[in-house]
Amino acid sequence: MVNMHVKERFSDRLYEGSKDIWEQSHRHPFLAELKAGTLDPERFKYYLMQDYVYLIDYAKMFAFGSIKAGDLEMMGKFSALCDSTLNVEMGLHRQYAEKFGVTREQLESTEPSPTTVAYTKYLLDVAAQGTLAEVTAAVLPCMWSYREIGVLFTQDSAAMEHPLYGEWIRMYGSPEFSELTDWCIGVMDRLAEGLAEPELAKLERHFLIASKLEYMFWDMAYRQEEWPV
Ligand SMILES: Cc1ncc(CO)c(N)n1
Repeated sequence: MVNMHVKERFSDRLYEGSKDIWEQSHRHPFLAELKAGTLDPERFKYYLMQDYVYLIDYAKMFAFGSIKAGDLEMMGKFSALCDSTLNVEMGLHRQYAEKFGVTREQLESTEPSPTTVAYTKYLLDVAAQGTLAEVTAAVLPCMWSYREIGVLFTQDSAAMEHPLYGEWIRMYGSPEFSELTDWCIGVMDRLAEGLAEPELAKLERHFLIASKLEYMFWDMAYRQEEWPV
């Protein structure tokens, strides 16, 4: 009986624990309409601008990963993730912004919404106080859930070829993005090896909270959330 659990990867446990939340994200009107190509571009523009400032802090999470890495290989990988966030992922946001007539200055000075603040400051708090395993657990839902969305949506050729949203879908559905995600999942499994249950439960909590914040981020964008006062 005891051995039954030995083979289970920690990442499987994380996935199982957050699957329902991820599925609710997939069904959320923001993503359902994005996939169908019917999403109001104004909602997407709002999302892009919030996501841009989100990604600045998200890139810092990888920089923290680099600082906390135990060896040079891991340090290099985290710094590559930081670089690809700043220069590949945010590069696409800059391209989209141009299409919407939003300048780089406007993009960078986007005022973070309440949900964006909650999400990014949660992440940075984990980075400031937590271990490398905690940093990895907190950023993993971001990459992994986007990979899942990207792969799912690229199976729909109309979605993938959509004039406005196709490029976004193709980036998150790309083999390059998938490879980075798999690397992160592998790191999570390695870092979780040998940890005691309370420590694993803490990692699972970060993963779950980040998954909920991912859902909230889609919802925030759909509502084009503003500060109430
Ligand atoms: C909110 C959010 N989570 C994850 C990703 C994927 O990197 C992103 N661009 N934005």
